Amino acid sequence: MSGRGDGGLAQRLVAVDWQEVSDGLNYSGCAVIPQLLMPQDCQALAALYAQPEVFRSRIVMQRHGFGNGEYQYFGYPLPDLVQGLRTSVYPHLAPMANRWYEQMGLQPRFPAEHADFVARCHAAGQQRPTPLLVQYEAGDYNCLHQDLYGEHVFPLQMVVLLAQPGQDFTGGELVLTEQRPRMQSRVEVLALRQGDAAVFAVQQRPVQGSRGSYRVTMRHGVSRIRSGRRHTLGIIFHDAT
Ligand SMILES: O=C(O)CCC(=O)C(=O)O
Ligand SMILES: [Fe+2]
Repeated sequence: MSGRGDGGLAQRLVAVDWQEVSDGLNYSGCAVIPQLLMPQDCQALAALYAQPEVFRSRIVMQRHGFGNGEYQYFGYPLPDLVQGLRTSVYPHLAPMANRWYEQMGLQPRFPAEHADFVARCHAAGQQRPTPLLVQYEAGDYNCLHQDLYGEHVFPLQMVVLLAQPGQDFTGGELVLTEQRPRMQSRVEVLALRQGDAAVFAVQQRPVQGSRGSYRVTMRHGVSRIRSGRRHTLGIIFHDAT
């Protein structure tokens, strides 16, 4: 993971079809980037979970009613690959975020580079890093939620599945719900493979209706892990208070 720098990642990012990601986000509020990380990167990242010095805090989900399982927030400086992913994916998502905000009539506009957006978060007191590693064991789950950590919100986030479904764990699907005004909710289940990244709306997204656009509210969670152990990397682009 570290020896190679992020050369491999840079190459894989060039191969991503960002138009397809944008189309998926506009159509359903989520998109999958297949095989963003190699299996060895996934394993190396999952192995970091056992190194507490890499993290700033550990959350046991059942203590907060968030579900069952645990996660740790990385501390600054982030591991190379996590920092690399956060800064190199952001510039592709910022134009999509800006289009959404324009359609929703919301004010903030997102700068082209992640460093400038993070500087905005830090100036507002959101200074703690939010990228995280999640670890679930059999029986664990993650309740539907939104990852909001203060006034500044980047409206898209990413999850990378580090474990191999069927091999390392069964069950444990990433689930997204979309709450539409005066309508019943819609769900999307993302069957990720190891190394796949899911990009999805943090909180709200615009939907084009016959009479202009309206906002829907999104939440995400993880269904119960039936067996084994599941690790994911979460990349949230805003920092926390
Ligand atoms: O484990 C997952 O698939 C989702 C974790 C999560 O909620 C997040 O990264 O924000
Ligand atoms: Fe989350």
